[in-house]
Amino acid sequence: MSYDKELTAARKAASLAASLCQKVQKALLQSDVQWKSDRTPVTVADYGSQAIVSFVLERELSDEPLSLVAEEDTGDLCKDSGKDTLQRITKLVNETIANDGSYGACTLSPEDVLRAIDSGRSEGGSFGRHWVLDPIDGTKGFVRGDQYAVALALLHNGKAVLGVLACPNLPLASIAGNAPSEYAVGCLFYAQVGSGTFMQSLDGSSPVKVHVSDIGNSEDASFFEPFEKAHSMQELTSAIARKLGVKAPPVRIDSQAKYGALSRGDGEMYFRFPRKGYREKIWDHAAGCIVVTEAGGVVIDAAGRPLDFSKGEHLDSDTGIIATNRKLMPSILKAVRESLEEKPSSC
Ligand SMILES: Nc1ncnc2c1ncn2[C@@H]1O[C@H](COP(=O)(O)OS(=O)(=O)O)[C@@H](OP(=O)(O)O)[C@H]1O
Ligand SMILES: [Mg+2]
Ligand SMILES: [Mg+2]
Ligand SMILES: [Mg+2]
Repeated sequence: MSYDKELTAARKAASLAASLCQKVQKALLQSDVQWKSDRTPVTVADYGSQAIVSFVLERELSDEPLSLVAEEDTGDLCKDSGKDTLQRITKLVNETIANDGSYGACTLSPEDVLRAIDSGRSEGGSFGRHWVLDPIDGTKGFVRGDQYAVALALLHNGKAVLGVLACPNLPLASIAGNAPSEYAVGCLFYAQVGSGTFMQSLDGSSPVKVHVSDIGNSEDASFFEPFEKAHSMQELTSAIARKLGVKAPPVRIDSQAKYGALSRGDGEMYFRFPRKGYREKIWDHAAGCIVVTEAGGVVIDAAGRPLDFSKGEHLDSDTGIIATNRKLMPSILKAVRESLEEKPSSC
């Protein structure tokens, strides 16, 4: 089955959402950053990006009702204290639609924007088609001025069949070795099941097919991990790296930009080990997972199982997530198992 039409719509949606985010990141005011009840940040760009993606998918794929599982909801925007924020989001969304120019004189009201954001309340599951969206993955990185991604995937009967990652701050050239890049930034990665992974610049260069690194000796390999210490146990990942004989220091960047960088061979491994009790969300991995697997890589949990996106908004994964190439996977799994056995149980 081909998902060409859906992929075209998803690329447009993620690109427009990225242009909205870029505008906000340039002029980010502290008043545009709010804190959710789980003490994580959310900005006008997270909401605006979700509204734009939902709007574009509805318009481009109008023959099928939209089922969208997405991170944000309108709870805080519907309170009296959210009215100014909603006005700013509505302005941003309308400016993005007007700049794109393909939807005529279409203007959304604040109520339309609320409806667009809340169309992301589907629960997903193992039947039918569900879009999965992280409107800004890596909001902490976005607020710092660092890496972030707009991450959009389509699930069909519980499997990711396409994925798009817009990474506005990721250099177009390799970031291997943490080298500061003088090259232009702004990458769009996209993959459809069975068709490989491609990367182009966000401003529309011709796509190139990308492939994961084929390094098979872990001593020559490098690894990505979350920038935020709170998101992954860095003591554990350095123990795993030591067992593998890895010489290079970890490359710590925010968001699913890590999956994008891995898919084009900037590094060989991505280790993510959240602390006990944290439950991973499907929107943090679905797009990145298909981008890496279609580029020839593997994404599994610490028990060696493929990620299961069919159980609703949470991933039912064991302990941690590992992405790498096929040659390195067996030795990594062995090092992970040994390191987990040696880890103090308080972690
Ligand atoms: N405690 C904890 N443990 C693990 N993961 C967490 C935790 N808290 C949040 N999150 C999720 O991490 C998402 C950000 O992605 P990364 O962790 O790869 O980026 S970062 O380098 O740490 O910024 C981030 O996604 P966004 O909320 O979309 O930014 C969260 O879903
Ligand atoms: Mg996220
Ligand atoms: Mg997010
Ligand atoms: Mg968030």
